[in-house]
Amino acid sequence: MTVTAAEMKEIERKAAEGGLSYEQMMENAGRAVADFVQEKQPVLRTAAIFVGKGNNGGDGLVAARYLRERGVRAAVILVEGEPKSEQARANFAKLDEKTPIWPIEELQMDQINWIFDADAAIDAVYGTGFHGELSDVARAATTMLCRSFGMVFAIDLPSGVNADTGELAVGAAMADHTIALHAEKPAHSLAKANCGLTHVADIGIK
Ligand SMILES: NC(=O)C1=CN([C@@H]2O[C@H](COP(=O)(O)OP(=O)(O)OC[C@H]3O[C@@H](n4cnc5c(N)ncnc54)[C@H](O)[C@@H]3O)[C@@H](O)[C@H]2O)[C@@H](O)CC1
Ligand SMILES: [K+]
Repeated sequence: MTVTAAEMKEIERKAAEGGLSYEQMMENAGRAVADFVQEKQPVLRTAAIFVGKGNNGGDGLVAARYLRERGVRAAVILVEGEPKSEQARANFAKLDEKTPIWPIEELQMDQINWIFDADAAIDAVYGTGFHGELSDVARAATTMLCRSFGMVFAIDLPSGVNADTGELAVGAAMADHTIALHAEKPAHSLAKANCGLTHVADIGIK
């Protein structure tokens, strides 16, 4: 089954009506990402998570929390400042106080090297909400993801890929693995080179 971004929104709305809260969907999504990253990268000591302002970023923050609870040294790189969506903000507040939180514009050389060397780099900048072109800071994030020595995972979609058309913004992220939430979107087959291997994760929607 392939669903467009609008269809996915409708599926989530119906699931919420049926009693599965948006909060729970994000929790399930982030946990599924943490599970998947640990499965694919068994030597997972460090993880760099690039987080945008919306719900895709929220999924990344949940994944960061799970990974840290499991002993992985996960750092959050804020690409567009602090999260703006309600669910993402709630999950930002749930990070343990020792989580490194690094605004991308303020990264120091030692932090940049730490990010490049991380066992996994996770793209949680944009998902189905993305359209158009990447800003300079977002491109800084996708460039770092592309240059990472570790395995690169994209949550739902690589940032800079249009979910419905597969159209690529200049500098769109390239992932080794993309974790499609609930169902594949058209871009998973239209932009295969950027998505790498796509895996569909269950986020609790029946
Ligand atoms: N509650 C929900 O709706 C759920 C959403 N989920 C996640 O949420 C994602 C969708 O979240 P959002 O709709 O918040 O959107 P995204 O998190 O994909 O993007 C964030 C925001 O960026 C803005 N944007 C779009 N193009 C841009 C550009 N070129 N430059 C700068 N900003 C741009 C949009 O206004 C968008 O709202 C999914 O891909 C999935 O990862 C999952 O957590 C499951 C539950
Ligand atoms: K993403």
